[in-house]
Amino acid sequence: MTELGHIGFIGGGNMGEALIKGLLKSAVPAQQIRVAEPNEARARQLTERYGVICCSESAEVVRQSDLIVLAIKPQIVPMAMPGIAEAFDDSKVLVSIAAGVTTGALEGYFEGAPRVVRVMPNTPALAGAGAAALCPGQHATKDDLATAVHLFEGVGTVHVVNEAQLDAVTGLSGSGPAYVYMVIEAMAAGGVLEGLPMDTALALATQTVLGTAQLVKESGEHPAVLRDKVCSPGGTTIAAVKELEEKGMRAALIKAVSKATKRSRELGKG
Ligand SMILES: NC(=O)C1=CN([C@@H]2O[C@H](COP(=O)(O)OP(=O)(O)OC[C@H]3O[C@@H](n4cnc5c(N)ncnc54)[C@H](O)[C@@H]3O)[C@@H](O)[C@H]2O)C=CC1
Ligand SMILES: O=C(O)[C@@H]1CCC=N1
Repeated sequence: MTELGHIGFIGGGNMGEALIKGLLKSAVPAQQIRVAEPNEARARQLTERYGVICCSESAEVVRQSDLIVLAIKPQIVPMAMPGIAEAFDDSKVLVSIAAGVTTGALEGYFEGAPRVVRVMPNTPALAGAGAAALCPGQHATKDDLATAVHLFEGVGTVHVVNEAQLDAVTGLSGSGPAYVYMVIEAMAAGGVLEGLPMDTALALATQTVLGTAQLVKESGEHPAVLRDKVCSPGGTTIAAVKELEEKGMRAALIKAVSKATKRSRELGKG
Protein backbone atom coordinates (compact mmCIF):
# COMPACT_ATOMS: atom_id res chain seq x y z
CA MET A 1 0.00 0.00 0.00
CA THR A 2 1.23 3.54 -0.74
CA GLU A 3 1.51 6.10 2.05
CA LEU A 4 -1.93 7.42 1.10
CA GLY A 5 -3.59 4.45 2.82
CA HIS A 6 -7.12 3.49 1.79
CA ILE A 7 -8.82 6.22 -0.22
CA GLY A 8 -12.61 6.43 -0.13
CA PHE A 9 -14.55 8.50 -2.65
CA ILE A 10 -17.98 9.82 -1.71
CA GLY A 11 -19.39 10.26 -5.21
CA GLY A 12 -18.03 8.66 -8.36
CA GLY A 13 -19.16 11.20 -10.96
CA ASN A 14 -17.09 13.22 -13.42
CA MET A 15 -14.53 14.52 -10.97
CA GLY A 16 -14.46 11.36 -8.85
CA GLU A 17 -13.70 9.35 -11.99
CA ALA A 18 -11.04 11.83 -13.13
CA LEU A 19 -9.23 11.44 -9.81
CA ILE A 20 -9.66 7.65 -9.66
CA LYS A 21 -8.27 7.24 -13.17
CA GLY A 22 -5.42 9.60 -12.41
CA LEU A 23 -4.58 7.79 -9.17
CA LEU A 24 -4.52 4.40 -10.89
CA LYS A 25 -2.22 5.86 -13.54
CA SER A 26 0.05 7.15 -10.78
CA ALA A 27 0.38 3.56 -9.48
CA VAL A 28 -2.14 3.58 -6.62
CA PRO A 29 -3.59 0.03 -6.71
CA ALA A 30 -7.36 -0.36 -7.33
CA GLN A 31 -7.71 -2.41 -4.09
CA GLN A 32 -6.77 0.74 -2.19
CA ILE A 33 -9.74 2.68 -3.57
CA ARG A 34 -13.39 2.48 -2.40
CA VAL A 35 -16.27 4.46 -3.89
CA ALA A 36 -19.68 5.31 -2.43
CA GLU A 37 -21.91 5.77 -5.45
CA PRO A 38 -25.71 5.45 -5.11
CA ASN A 39 -26.30 5.33 -8.85
CA GLU A 40 -26.06 1.56 -9.48
CA ALA A 41 -25.34 1.80 -13.20
CA ARG A 42 -22.58 4.30 -12.53
CA ALA A 43 -21.12 2.14 -9.74
CA ARG A 44 -21.04 -0.90 -12.08
CA GLN A 45 -19.36 1.18 -14.75
CA LEU A 46 -16.61 2.31 -12.35
CA THR A 47 -15.96 -1.25 -11.19
CA GLU A 48 -15.83 -2.53 -14.78
CA ARG A 49 -13.58 0.29 -15.98
CA TYR A 50 -11.18 0.54 -13.04
CA GLY A 51 -11.63 -2.53 -10.81
CA VAL A 52 -12.47 -0.33 -7.81
CA ILE A 53 -14.92 -1.54 -5.15
CA CYS A 54 -18.17 0.43 -5.11
CA CYS A 55 -21.07 0.43 -2.69
CA SER A 56 -24.11 2.60 -2.09
CA GLU A 57 -23.36 3.38 1.57
CA SER A 58 -21.14 6.38 2.29
CA ALA A 59 -20.72 5.35 5.93
CA GLU A 60 -19.27 1.98 4.88
CA VAL A 61 -16.71 3.67 2.64
CA VAL A 62 -15.79 6.15 5.37
CA ARG A 63 -15.25 3.30 7.86
CA GLN A 64 -12.97 1.47 5.42
CA SER A 65 -10.88 4.50 4.42
CA ASP A 66 -8.06 6.59 5.88
CA LEU A 67 -8.57 9.48 3.51
CA ILE A 68 -12.07 10.40 2.36
CA VAL A 69 -12.54 12.43 -0.82
CA LEU A 70 -15.86 14.29 -0.81
CA ALA A 71 -16.78 14.40 -4.52
CA ILE A 72 -20.50 15.15 -4.47
CA LYS A 73 -22.30 18.29 -5.65
CA PRO A 74 -22.25 21.16 -3.13
CA GLN A 75 -26.06 21.04 -2.99
CA ILE A 76 -25.93 17.39 -1.80
CA VAL A 77 -23.37 18.07 0.95
CA PRO A 78 -25.87 19.03 3.72
CA MET A 79 -27.81 15.78 3.15
CA ALA A 80 -24.77 13.53 2.94
CA MET A 81 -22.60 14.91 5.75
CA PRO A 82 -24.45 13.58 8.83
CA GLY A 83 -23.97 9.96 7.64
CA ILE A 84 -20.34 10.63 6.83
CA ALA A 85 -19.69 12.33 10.19
CA GLU A 86 -21.17 9.38 12.07
CA ALA A 87 -18.63 6.96 10.60
CA PHE A 88 -15.69 9.39 10.82
CA ASP A 89 -13.04 9.31 13.57
CA ASP A 90 -9.81 11.07 14.55
CA SER A 91 -7.65 8.73 12.45
CA LYS A 92 -9.23 9.97 9.20
CA VAL A 93 -8.83 13.01 6.97
CA LEU A 94 -11.63 14.54 4.89
CA VAL A 95 -10.53 16.01 1.57
CA SER A 96 -13.37 17.98 0.00
CA ILE A 97 -13.49 19.04 -3.63
CA ALA A 98 -17.02 20.48 -3.40
CA ALA A 99 -17.04 23.93 -5.02
CA GLY A 100 -17.66 26.77 -2.61
CA VAL A 101 -18.13 24.65 0.53
CA THR A 102 -15.80 26.08 3.18
CA THR A 103 -13.69 24.07 5.62
CA GLY A 104 -15.60 25.82 8.43
CA ALA A 105 -18.94 24.60 7.07
CA LEU A 106 -17.58 21.04 6.74
CA GLU A 107 -16.07 21.08 10.24
CA GLY A 108 -19.48 22.13 11.57
CA TYR A 109 -20.91 18.67 10.74
CA PHE A 110 -18.49 16.93 13.15
CA GLU A 111 -17.90 16.80 16.84
CA GLY A 112 -14.36 17.38 18.12
CA ALA A 113 -11.56 18.53 15.84
CA PRO A 114 -12.03 16.99 12.38
CA ARG A 115 -9.06 17.14 10.00
CA VAL A 116 -10.33 18.71 6.79
CA VAL A 117 -8.52 19.82 3.64
CA ARG A 118 -10.36 21.72 0.89
CA VAL A 119 -9.19 21.29 -2.68
CA MET A 120 -10.22 22.63 -6.06
CA PRO A 121 -8.96 20.26 -8.75
CA ASN A 122 -9.96 20.13 -12.43
CA THR A 123 -10.91 17.39 -14.90
CA PRO A 124 -7.59 17.29 -16.84
CA ALA A 125 -6.58 15.17 -13.81
CA LEU A 126 -8.08 12.39 -15.99
CA ALA A 127 -5.07 12.80 -18.25
CA GLY A 128 -2.63 13.26 -15.36
CA ALA A 129 -2.45 16.97 -16.27
CA GLY A 130 -4.70 18.52 -13.65
CA ALA A 131 -4.25 21.83 -11.86
CA ALA A 132 -5.31 21.86 -8.22
CA ALA A 133 -5.10 24.31 -5.36
CA LEU A 134 -5.78 23.47 -1.73
CA CYS A 135 -5.92 24.85 1.79
CA PRO A 136 -6.05 23.25 5.24
CA GLY A 137 -8.95 23.49 7.65
CA GLN A 138 -8.27 24.65 11.21
CA HIS A 139 -7.51 21.15 12.57
CA ALA A 140 -5.59 19.69 9.59
CA THR A 141 -1.97 18.93 10.41
CA LYS A 142 1.10 19.60 8.25
CA ASP A 143 1.08 15.87 7.44
CA ASP A 144 -2.56 16.03 6.31
CA LEU A 145 -1.71 18.89 3.97
CA ALA A 146 1.32 16.97 2.69
CA THR A 147 -0.86 13.88 2.11
CA ALA A 148 -3.40 15.90 0.13
CA VAL A 149 -0.61 17.55 -1.89
CA HIS A 150 0.81 14.08 -2.60
CA LEU A 151 -2.62 12.79 -3.69
CA PHE A 152 -3.19 15.60 -6.18
CA GLU A 153 0.44 15.72 -7.37
CA GLY A 154 -0.23 12.21 -8.66
CA VAL A 155 -2.66 13.72 -11.16
CA GLY A 156 -1.11 17.11 -11.94
CA THR A 157 0.23 20.27 -10.32
CA VAL A 158 -0.72 21.56 -6.85
CA HIS A 159 -0.66 25.01 -5.24
CA VAL A 160 -1.27 25.69 -1.56
CA VAL A 161 -3.40 28.84 -1.18
CA ASN A 162 -5.39 30.74 1.46
CA GLU A 163 -8.97 29.59 1.77
CA ALA A 164 -10.18 33.07 0.72
CA GLN A 165 -8.48 32.46 -2.67
CA LEU A 166 -10.14 29.12 -3.40
CA ASP A 167 -13.25 30.63 -5.02
CA ALA A 168 -11.02 32.45 -7.52
CA VAL A 169 -9.17 29.17 -8.15
CA THR A 170 -12.57 27.60 -8.88
CA GLY A 171 -13.39 30.35 -11.37
CA LEU A 172 -10.00 30.06 -13.06
CA SER A 173 -8.72 26.48 -13.15
CA GLY A 174 -11.68 24.51 -11.74
CA SER A 175 -14.07 25.76 -14.41
CA GLY A 176 -11.30 26.75 -16.85
CA PRO A 177 -11.25 23.52 -18.90
CA ALA A 178 -14.75 24.41 -20.15
CA TYR A 179 -13.49 27.74 -21.49
CA VAL A 180 -10.54 26.09 -23.22
CA TYR A 181 -12.78 23.41 -24.80
CA MET A 182 -14.83 26.26 -26.24
CA VAL A 183 -11.67 27.84 -27.66
CA ILE A 184 -10.59 24.54 -29.25
CA GLU A 185 -14.07 23.94 -30.63
CA ALA A 186 -14.35 27.45 -32.09
CA MET A 187 -10.85 27.44 -33.63
CA ALA A 188 -11.59 24.08 -35.26
CA ALA A 189 -14.90 25.45 -36.58
CA GLY A 190 -12.98 28.36 -38.11
CA GLY A 191 -10.69 25.89 -39.84
CA VAL A 192 -13.67 23.95 -41.17
CA LEU A 193 -15.26 27.20 -42.38
CA GLU A 194 -12.09 27.85 -44.35
CA GLY A 195 -12.10 24.39 -45.93
CA LEU A 196 -10.26 21.99 -43.58
CA PRO A 197 -11.77 18.57 -42.76
CA MET A 198 -13.10 18.49 -39.15
CA ASP A 199 -10.67 15.81 -37.92
CA THR A 200 -7.67 17.74 -39.24
CA ALA A 201 -9.03 21.04 -37.87
CA LEU A 202 -9.67 19.55 -34.43
CA ALA A 203 -6.23 17.90 -34.29
CA LEU A 204 -4.52 21.17 -35.28
CA ALA A 205 -6.54 23.25 -32.80
CA THR A 206 -5.89 20.80 -29.95
CA GLN A 207 -2.16 20.61 -30.58
CA THR A 208 -1.95 24.40 -30.92
CA VAL A 209 -3.50 24.87 -27.45
CA LEU A 210 -1.36 22.11 -25.94
CA GLY A 211 1.89 23.34 -27.53
CA THR A 212 1.18 26.96 -26.67
CA ALA A 213 0.53 26.13 -23.01
CA GLN A 214 3.72 24.04 -22.96
CA LEU A 215 5.75 26.94 -24.38
CA VAL A 216 4.34 29.42 -21.83
CA LYS A 217 5.31 26.97 -19.08
CA GLU A 218 8.77 26.07 -20.41
CA SER A 219 9.89 29.54 -21.54
CA GLY A 220 8.72 31.35 -18.40
CA GLU A 221 7.99 34.35 -20.63
CA HIS A 222 4.86 36.45 -20.30
CA PRO A 223 2.18 35.35 -22.80
CA ALA A 224 2.07 38.89 -24.23
CA VAL A 225 5.79 38.64 -25.16
CA LEU A 226 5.23 35.25 -26.78
CA ARG A 227 2.18 36.58 -28.64
CA ASP A 228 4.24 39.41 -30.13
CA LYS A 229 6.63 36.80 -31.54
CA VAL A 230 3.74 35.31 -33.56
CA CYS A 231 2.56 38.68 -34.90
CA SER A 232 4.59 39.57 -38.01
CA PRO A 233 4.30 43.24 -39.01
CA GLY A 234 1.46 43.57 -41.51
CA GLY A 235 0.95 39.79 -41.27
CA THR A 236 -1.90 37.36 -40.69
CA THR A 237 -1.84 37.14 -36.88
CA ILE A 238 -2.13 40.84 -36.12
CA ALA A 239 -5.20 40.96 -38.38
CA ALA A 240 -6.77 38.19 -36.26
CA VAL A 241 -5.65 39.74 -32.96
CA LYS A 242 -7.31 43.05 -33.93
CA GLU A 243 -10.56 41.16 -34.53
CA LEU A 244 -10.32 39.39 -31.15
CA GLU A 245 -9.66 42.70 -29.37
CA GLU A 246 -12.62 44.34 -31.13
CA LYS A 247 -14.88 41.42 -30.12
CA GLY A 248 -13.71 41.68 -26.50
CA MET A 249 -12.20 38.20 -26.18
CA ARG A 250 -9.95 39.06 -23.25
CA ALA A 251 -12.62 41.06 -21.43
CA ALA A 252 -15.05 38.16 -21.89
CA LEU A 253 -12.60 35.68 -20.35
CA ILE A 254 -11.83 38.01 -17.45
CA LYS A 255 -15.56 38.38 -16.81
CA ALA A 256 -16.09 34.60 -17.15
CA VAL A 257 -13.55 33.88 -14.40
CA SER A 258 -15.22 36.53 -12.20
CA LYS A 259 -18.72 35.12 -12.79
CA ALA A 260 -17.61 31.60 -11.88
CA THR A 261 -15.81 32.92 -8.79
CA LYS A 262 -18.95 34.74 -7.70
CA ARG A 263 -21.01 31.57 -8.22
CA SER A 264 -18.53 29.58 -6.12
CA ARG A 265 -18.97 32.13 -3.30
CA GLU A 266 -22.77 31.80 -3.62
CA LEU A 267 -22.55 27.99 -3.43
CA GLY A 268 -20.59 28.41 -0.20
CA LYS A 269 -23.50 30.31 1.31
CA GLY A 270 -25.76 27.30 0.68
N1 LIG B 1 -16.66 18.47 -12.78
C1 LIG B 1 -15.63 19.29 -12.57
O1 LIG B 1 -14.96 19.76 -13.50
C2 LIG B 1 -15.23 19.65 -11.17
C3 LIG B 1 -16.04 19.38 -10.09
N2 LIG B 1 -15.66 19.74 -8.83
C4 LIG B 1 -16.54 19.45 -7.71
O2 LIG B 1 -16.60 18.05 -7.58
C5 LIG B 1 -17.87 17.68 -7.05
C6 LIG B 1 -18.47 16.61 -7.94
O3 LIG B 1 -18.67 17.15 -9.22
P1 LIG B 1 -18.92 16.21 -10.47
O4 LIG B 1 -18.09 15.00 -10.35
O5 LIG B 1 -18.81 17.06 -11.67
O6 LIG B 1 -20.46 15.82 -10.22
P2 LIG B 1 -21.24 14.52 -10.74
O7 LIG B 1 -22.69 14.85 -10.65
O8 LIG B 1 -20.67 14.07 -12.05
O9 LIG B 1 -20.86 13.43 -9.64
C7 LIG B 1 -21.43 13.36 -8.37
C8 LIG B 1 -21.69 11.90 -8.06
O10 LIG B 1 -22.12 11.80 -6.72
C9 LIG B 1 -23.11 10.79 -6.65
N3 LIG B 1 -23.91 11.03 -5.44
C10 LIG B 1 -25.06 11.73 -5.29
N4 LIG B 1 -25.47 11.70 -4.01
C11 LIG B 1 -24.56 11.00 -3.32
C12 LIG B 1 -24.41 10.62 -1.95
N5 LIG B 1 -25.30 11.00 -1.03
N6 LIG B 1 -23.34 9.87 -1.60
C13 LIG B 1 -22.43 9.50 -2.53
N7 LIG B 1 -22.51 9.82 -3.83
C14 LIG B 1 -23.56 10.56 -4.24
C15 LIG B 1 -23.91 10.93 -7.94
O11 LIG B 1 -24.60 9.75 -8.26
C16 LIG B 1 -22.79 11.28 -8.92
O12 LIG B 1 -22.28 10.14 -9.59
C17 LIG B 1 -18.71 18.95 -6.98
O13 LIG B 1 -18.79 19.38 -5.65
C18 LIG B 1 -17.98 19.94 -7.84
O14 LIG B 1 -18.12 21.24 -7.35
C19 LIG B 1 -14.46 20.31 -8.57
C20 LIG B 1 -13.61 20.57 -9.59
C21 LIG B 1 -13.92 20.33 -10.97
O1 LIG C 1 -19.21 23.75 -12.48
C1 LIG C 1 -18.96 23.46 -11.30
O2 LIG C 1 -19.66 23.89 -10.37
C2 LIG C 1 -17.77 22.60 -10.99
C3 LIG C 1 -16.78 23.29 -10.09
C4 LIG C 1 -15.59 23.59 -10.95
C5 LIG C 1 -15.87 22.90 -12.19
N1 LIG C 1 -17.02 22.33 -12.18
